[in-house]
Amino acid sequence: MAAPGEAIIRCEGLRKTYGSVEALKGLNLTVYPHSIFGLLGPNGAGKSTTIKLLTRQIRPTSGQAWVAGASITSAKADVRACIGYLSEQPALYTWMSGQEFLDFTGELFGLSASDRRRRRDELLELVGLTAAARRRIGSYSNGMRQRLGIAQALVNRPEVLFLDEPVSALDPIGRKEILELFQRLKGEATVFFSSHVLADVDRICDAVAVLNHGELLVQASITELKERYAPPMISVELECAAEDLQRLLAREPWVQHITVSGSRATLLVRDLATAKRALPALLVNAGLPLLRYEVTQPTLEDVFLRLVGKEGNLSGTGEEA
Ligand SMILES: Nc1ncnc2c1ncn2[C@@H]1O[C@H](COP(=O)(O)OP(=O)(O)OP(=O)(O)O)[C@@H](O)[C@H]1O
Repeated sequence: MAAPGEAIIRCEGLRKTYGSVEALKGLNLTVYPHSIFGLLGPNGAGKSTTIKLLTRQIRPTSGQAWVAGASITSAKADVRACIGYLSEQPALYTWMSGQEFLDFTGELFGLSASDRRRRRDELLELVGLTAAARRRIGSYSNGMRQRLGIAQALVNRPEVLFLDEPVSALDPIGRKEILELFQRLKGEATVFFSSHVLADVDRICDAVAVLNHGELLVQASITELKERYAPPMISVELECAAEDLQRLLAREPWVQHITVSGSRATLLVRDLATAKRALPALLVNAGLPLLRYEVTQPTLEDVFLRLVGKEGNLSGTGEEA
């Protein structure tokens, strides 16, 4: 159990090679208790490898990590007793009912019959499956299966819940349900999940790490990430060509970059407050007629495109996932 203020997950130089493939190249990571942590990166970045290492399914080639105070390579303290895990493609016994499946999982964790019943009913309620508890899993929708998968990962009251791509295969309603569930879990457990769906991560994560080609590009809170990598932009549309505006703004210290296309200009600004005051005055003084003015806040997708470049196949909305 992590002491207050201490990391619940810490990785130091964690490395994994599969033959000649270096899947993880010395990862350093810190996750604090009761946070929702998103592990992001394009295909092949090393996300599943990280989760498999932290859940002791595979062993590191070198380096070390601790989860809830236990080393992932320790022979004495097995971290699996205090974590929950849901794989990318969870294998559920489709002939069982949801209730039977949770009962079975409880038995694997050594719970007594009465504890199993209590925990099973609590979890069915938590994930919104009470009404479908006696139905065969084979008749569940993808969203229901995913919620049952999360319930089975919570049977042992884990301190950390690891989920590999838990929302990627779901439609917007299914994703919303799962994300709301993560928020409800925050009081009980740390949620560590990997995802390609940037809009979802943006909405619920406290902090994120971005991997690319097995390397950590950045670890930060969502706010820090946006401030650091995606400064706000101002888009303007004039009644005339925007080239004059480009010339006028070239000397302004609050302008970081300006792109012009016909009558439109997009400004990347260093200081939004100054820009908001100075730009309208500058347009008026120069007699440039304004049609449209908009301040755009960066999305997590903007940050990604900047960090991993266009070769990464991360998505902004997840609608296409
Ligand atoms: N068992 C394995 N044997 C050989 N190479 C592997 C194995 N597992 C993963 N890799 C390779 O390690 C790298 C990282 O894979 P990993 O599955 O961790 O990435 P990922 O970020 O989870 O990708 P995805 O989003 O596609 O699931 C990839 O190049 C992958 O091909």
